[in-house]
Amino acid sequence: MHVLEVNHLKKSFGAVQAVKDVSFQVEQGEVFTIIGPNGAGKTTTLEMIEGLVPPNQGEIQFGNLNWKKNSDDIKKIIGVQPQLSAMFDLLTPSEHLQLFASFYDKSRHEDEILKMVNLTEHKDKQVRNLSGGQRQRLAIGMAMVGDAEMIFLDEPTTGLDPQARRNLWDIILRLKALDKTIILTTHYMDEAEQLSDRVCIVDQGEVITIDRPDALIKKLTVEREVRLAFLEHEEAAINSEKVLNALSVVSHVERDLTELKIWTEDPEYTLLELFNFTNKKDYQVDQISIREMSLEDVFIAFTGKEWRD
Ligand SMILES: Nc1ncnc2c1ncn2[C@@H]1O[C@H](COP(=O)(O)OP(=O)(O)OP(=O)(O)O)[C@@H](O)[C@H]1O
Repeated sequence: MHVLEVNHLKKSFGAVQAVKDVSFQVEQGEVFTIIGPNGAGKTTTLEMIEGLVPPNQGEIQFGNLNWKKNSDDIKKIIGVQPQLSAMFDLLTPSEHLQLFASFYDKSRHEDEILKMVNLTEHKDKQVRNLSGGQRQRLAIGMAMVGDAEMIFLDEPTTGLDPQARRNLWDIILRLKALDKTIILTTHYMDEAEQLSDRVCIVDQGEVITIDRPDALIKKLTVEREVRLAFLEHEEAAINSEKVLNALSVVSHVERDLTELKIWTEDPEYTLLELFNFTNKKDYQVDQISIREMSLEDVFIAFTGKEWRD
């Protein structure tokens, strides 16, 4: 069932067309990630859906509810991670959660949220004394106070160190385990790949493609690049190249002295055949790697542009 459907959203700020045409549907319980480079229109899209910025055109439906007729009902089912600037430096995480809880008829218990976002031991520190990662965790906690079914997180890990990012990923996965629907924006490809059920790649205000990360990568190519190097001098590589070229699954092979790059539809079969041969000949393979395709490759394939964070 679609819990959110947006159709042909458009938004301009003066001459800047921040969002030109964005449509997608989100299913109950999924992590749906909007990913794109800086200025792609992610935040503007999210803010239109959250009811903070009015679209110039397009429709936003939360099931049967829409902002024009049902704004009070929508506010009860969505949780929005506040901007860090909306926090009070002199208040503690506990006080922030209590303040936010007072806005709702029904709220989750403060202790439960603190535990979920790993802030129990910091609950009485003033926000100005928290690290960047701890503040982001508090922001996610604040989005959870009303026990919303759908949680919006706008670039929750931007600017955090790798460990703090991973902590946030764990929290997002815990929310998913509670069957919450999570709509996330990021410009980190690895994050989108790790967390998302589906990703929506946007660039210059338009949707480029939407699918599961693995499906997008698979669509890109059926071939994988395998690299290996031999310990011996060139003979091992030259003879192996001949064997590899005779395999139907191998489309081509490049050799640079003792190193081979192999493009194959079936890396496992290719390596089995190769190792049969190298064993017989007693050639020593030194290094081997199979290059993983990533969402970054998907972005480059769809836009023809390099990905930059
Ligand atoms: N209030 C505003 N007034 C004028 N221009 C704006 C406003 N908000 C956004 N823009 C412009 O709209 C475009 C899209 O911005 P948006 O913040 O939605 O992108 P984004 O994908 O979230 O980028 P980032 O990853 O840098 O946050 C940008 O060119 C931005 O400068």
